[in-house]
Amino acid sequence: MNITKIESYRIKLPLLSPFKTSYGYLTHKAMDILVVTDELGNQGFGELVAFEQPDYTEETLETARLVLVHHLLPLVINKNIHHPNDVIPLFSVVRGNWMAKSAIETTIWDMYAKRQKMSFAKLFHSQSTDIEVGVSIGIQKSIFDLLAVVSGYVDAGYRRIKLKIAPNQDISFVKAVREAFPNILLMVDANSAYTLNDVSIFKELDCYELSMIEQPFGYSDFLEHAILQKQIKTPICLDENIRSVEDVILAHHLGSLGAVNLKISRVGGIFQAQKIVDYCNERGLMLWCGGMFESGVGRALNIAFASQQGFNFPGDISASNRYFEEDIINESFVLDNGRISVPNKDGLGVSLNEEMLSKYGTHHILYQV
Ligand SMILES: O=C(O)CCC(=O)c1ccccc1C(=O)O
Ligand SMILES: [Mg+2]
Repeated sequence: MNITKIESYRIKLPLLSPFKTSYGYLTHKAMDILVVTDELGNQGFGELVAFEQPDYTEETLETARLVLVHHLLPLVINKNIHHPNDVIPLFSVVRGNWMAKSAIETTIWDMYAKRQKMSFAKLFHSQSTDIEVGVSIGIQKSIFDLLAVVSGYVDAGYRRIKLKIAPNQDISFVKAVREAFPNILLMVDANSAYTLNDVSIFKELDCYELSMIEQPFGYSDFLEHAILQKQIKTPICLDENIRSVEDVILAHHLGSLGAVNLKISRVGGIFQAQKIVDYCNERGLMLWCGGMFESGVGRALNIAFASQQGFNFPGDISASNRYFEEDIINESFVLDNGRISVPNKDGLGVSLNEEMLSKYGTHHILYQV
């Protein structure tokens, strides 16, 4: 495959409703959409999913864009890439910067799949034509508001509810939701808002039949999570601190890997994410696909990737209408009985909507032969 053109669209989409976490408040989601063209005219699409603020992990959209243009693109331009798995080894001289690497690698995967005339579902040996999905709910102003929001999503059919929590907005919220919905799959995500001084809070949360507690402690901590796991029965799910299969192995050996929230972008692309899927699958570990408020491009990838063997819990992959009024693809992902269909056209199986791209973004040519 020879790359003949690389373009990006810098997009910013308003969220249908603002999203509050333990660390911030999001009203819009910005992302860059990459388009890579090969010598035959095949076009791959991919998404740079980093947030504008470095408050989830270290990367921001701007830092990732700089690394991508100055350090990563020169490593793939004029290289004869036979398979997308060749891309990540080319990046070995660049440390970290996982989301920047993932953006290019996944775009080249789409271009490759289209050359091969294969869907991602087929490339990933998908197990089913649709997947069970969940929804992640931001911190609400009151218990009354939270119950109304949860009720809406339960009625819509979502198979698992995740509540964001923060100190003082935790036990009473969980208790109210559990009492109102005794049988739903329920979990919480703290986004690193607690420390070991808060063990008593987790011992209380341990009484509400939660499927898991996501990332209670530091975004790069392993030890404290292991210490907490010894004291509670609810599995701890790791998100922020998992950047590679080595991190998964470390957490597993320390005893803090109750479950993994896998985001392809956070671990540097499909090549690395697949290693994590294989590790978890071989050991029967709990694994599910996380989300980054992706546009339809990143969402299509998550849906196809999560349809393979090894994913065994509904992820943060919601329908298009949970996030944005308008998206930048022509297709839309709809919830049907708690499930979303896996695209079956070549590659990601989605097409860009030119009108939406120009309404919500700007076009940039990054490279052309
Ligand atoms: O629905 C989604 O796309 C993900 C929702 C979510 O929980 C999240 C959203 C933004 C940043 C971090 C997280 C997270 O998983 O911690
Ligand atoms: Mg999380």
